[in-house]
Amino acid sequence: MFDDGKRPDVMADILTVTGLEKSLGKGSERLKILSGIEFTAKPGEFLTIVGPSGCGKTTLLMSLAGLYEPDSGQVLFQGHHVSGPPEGLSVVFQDYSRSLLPWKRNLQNVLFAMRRLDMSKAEKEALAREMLEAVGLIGFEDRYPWELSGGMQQRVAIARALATRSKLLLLDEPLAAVDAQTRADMQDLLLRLAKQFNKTCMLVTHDVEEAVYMADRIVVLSNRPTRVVEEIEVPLAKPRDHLATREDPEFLRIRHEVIERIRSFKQS
Ligand SMILES: Nc1ncnc2c1ncn2[C@@H]1O[C@H](COP(=O)(O)OP(=O)(O)OP(=O)(O)O)[C@@H](O)[C@H]1O
Repeated sequence: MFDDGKRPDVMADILTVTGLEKSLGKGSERLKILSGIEFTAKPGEFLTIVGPSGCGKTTLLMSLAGLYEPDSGQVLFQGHHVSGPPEGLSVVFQDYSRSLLPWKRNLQNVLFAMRRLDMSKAEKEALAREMLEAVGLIGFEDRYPWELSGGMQQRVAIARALATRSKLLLLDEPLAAVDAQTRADMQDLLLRLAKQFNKTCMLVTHDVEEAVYMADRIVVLSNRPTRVVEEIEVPLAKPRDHLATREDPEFLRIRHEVIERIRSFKQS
């Protein structure tokens, strides 16, 4: 029993989205993008978001991050109404070359994102180095982002998101611009880091295989104006493995189901 007689809310949702509507553009160009989006995320869950091209995946992520104000509906993050970028939530974008500050060395890029944390300078630096180590970039702290490969730059961006101690990471196609082998390695890195640091993640991707490989649950969106049409649990064992997982009949079944669902929208 607890003092207030309530059960501990250990599995309370970290994110609750209800009736989210958003239009973009002006006058006759105005388009309805989000149409009554509803879903939740539990702490530590890895969600992937898929849908037809241009359906509104980025618009959804921007709305969750408090970068777009919804026309109606609401986003609750850790029980609080989101009305601007909340603390405890980080976004990793596809375009790492624009998200890192080119005039700052990698360590300084991470520290810059941590500037509002209530920690001493020495503590911040220790945490920044720990996160660069977690993404395999120890030895590159004093290099500039442009001295690194694309995959390495994206790892700096991930280290930065981790170092802010955010509970929720919104990942907007973060691996779309890296080569196939790097992409597979980074998928495993992201899964490992999410578990190690107990992060809740929402990853937008165009790649259905990636969506299945990474997810605990896949959120499938419809054509624009988009809504959630299906949520598919992915009960595949973790840690996942690029050979074994992708050959698992359950993986193939889910992949098939997602592709069919998205294809049905292209034809409608
Ligand atoms: N600022 C804006 N003003 C007007 N329309 C916009 C704006 N931003 C996006 N759109 C339109 O909204 C729709 C959804 O865009 P969004 O980028 O959210 O989709 P997406 O699913 O992420 O796209 P993609 O599959 O290409 O990554 C698109 O038709 C896009 O042209």
